[in-house]
Amino acid sequence: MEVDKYAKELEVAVRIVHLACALCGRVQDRLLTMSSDHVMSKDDDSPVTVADLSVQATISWLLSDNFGSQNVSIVAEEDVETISKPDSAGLLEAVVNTVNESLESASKYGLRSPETILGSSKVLEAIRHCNSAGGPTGRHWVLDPVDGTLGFLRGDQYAVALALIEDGKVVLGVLGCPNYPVKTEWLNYHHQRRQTTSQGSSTTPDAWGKGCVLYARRSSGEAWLQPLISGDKILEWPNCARLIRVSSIDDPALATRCEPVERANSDHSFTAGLAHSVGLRKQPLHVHSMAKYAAIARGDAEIFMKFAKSGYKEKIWDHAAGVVIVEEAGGVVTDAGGRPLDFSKGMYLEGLDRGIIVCSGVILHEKLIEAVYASWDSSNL
Ligand SMILES: Nc1ncnc2c1ncn2[C@@H]1O[C@H](COP(=O)(O)O)[C@@H](OP(=O)(O)O)[C@H]1O
Ligand SMILES: [Mg+2]
Repeated sequence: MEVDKYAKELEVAVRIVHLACALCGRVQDRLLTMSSDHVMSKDDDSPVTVADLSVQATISWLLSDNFGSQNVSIVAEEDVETISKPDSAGLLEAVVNTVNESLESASKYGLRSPETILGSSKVLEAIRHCNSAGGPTGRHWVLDPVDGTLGFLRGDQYAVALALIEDGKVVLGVLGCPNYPVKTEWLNYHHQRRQTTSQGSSTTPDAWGKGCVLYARRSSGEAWLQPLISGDKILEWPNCARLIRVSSIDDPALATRCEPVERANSDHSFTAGLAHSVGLRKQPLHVHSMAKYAAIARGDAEIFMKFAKSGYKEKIWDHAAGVVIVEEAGGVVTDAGGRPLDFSKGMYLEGLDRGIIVCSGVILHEKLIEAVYASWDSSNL
């Protein structure tokens, strides 16, 4: 790959994700400190917040501003219908205010603000612009504005995930993890952290202390981490970044695995069986969102497995950014049949074989794939 290929796209995407992390942090603080009615249920009953819609609108506006609206195709999680219903006027107003408040601070991130405040029709247009179906050809941005919305609502882990796909391949990924904690074990679902940490330390986002943005460009062999910027600091590109690398642990007895908090999202008893059969001994970390990919890329854990119920179709925005970052940090990501994930088929990971296995290295990965083959027929999946 040419050295400079995607350099501008990567820089803009990193700046945008920093801004989006700050937006989410402000909304999460408000949600946790005030009772707010600005959480709605989508048609599938999953929650959507001011942050999900505001991040999608803001990122859509900023990508169009940087690359030209007609050149920007975005495949993203939120649907404009959610906010166009008669009973969502309050949510729309909150989103419009949040988008404008964030875009006002764009220069801090080296980005441009709009010349005038965006009205509700412009905000709706920006959300609607993210309705691309993706596919095997051309460039498509892939966005999960708030991945792990349940974690977000609980004051726990969540992620802002932005990736670029070109001709079906993920060419760059940026993952913002605003609550990535100081101590790896704090990644565990925070109700447990509250019980295990002494002094009854605060569980507000400020107490996590180590929010970060991770990013990587395909075939560079490098993945990078930047701490979130705080106070009046201005985002410097790229000189506040440090290289990250996956863990070198390949002994299962020393390896740590992550899995979703929500049992409905992955079969915990099946993954516990796999873990036992390959000799994993440590307690798993239950982590909301793509912060699990971040944990593997940073070397804080070695394994992430996700086995959803049969019939559930994984979406590309839940994996694209995480996959390229883990791979460039030296890790391995495949489905349970050992094949790479296919991002060329539109919004779903079509053809995914059973589940997803993310490892820091090939030794652990091979053992897990063998274990899947040995135990699949007796699983309930
Ligand atoms: N029944 C299900 N099985 C598997 N994954 C599911 C699911 N329902 C929702 N998800 C996905 O799991 C993501 C959360 O991942 P995790 O459980 O690892 O935190 C959700 O992302 P959103 O929170 O962005 O909707 C959603 O896309
Ligand atoms: Mg998601």
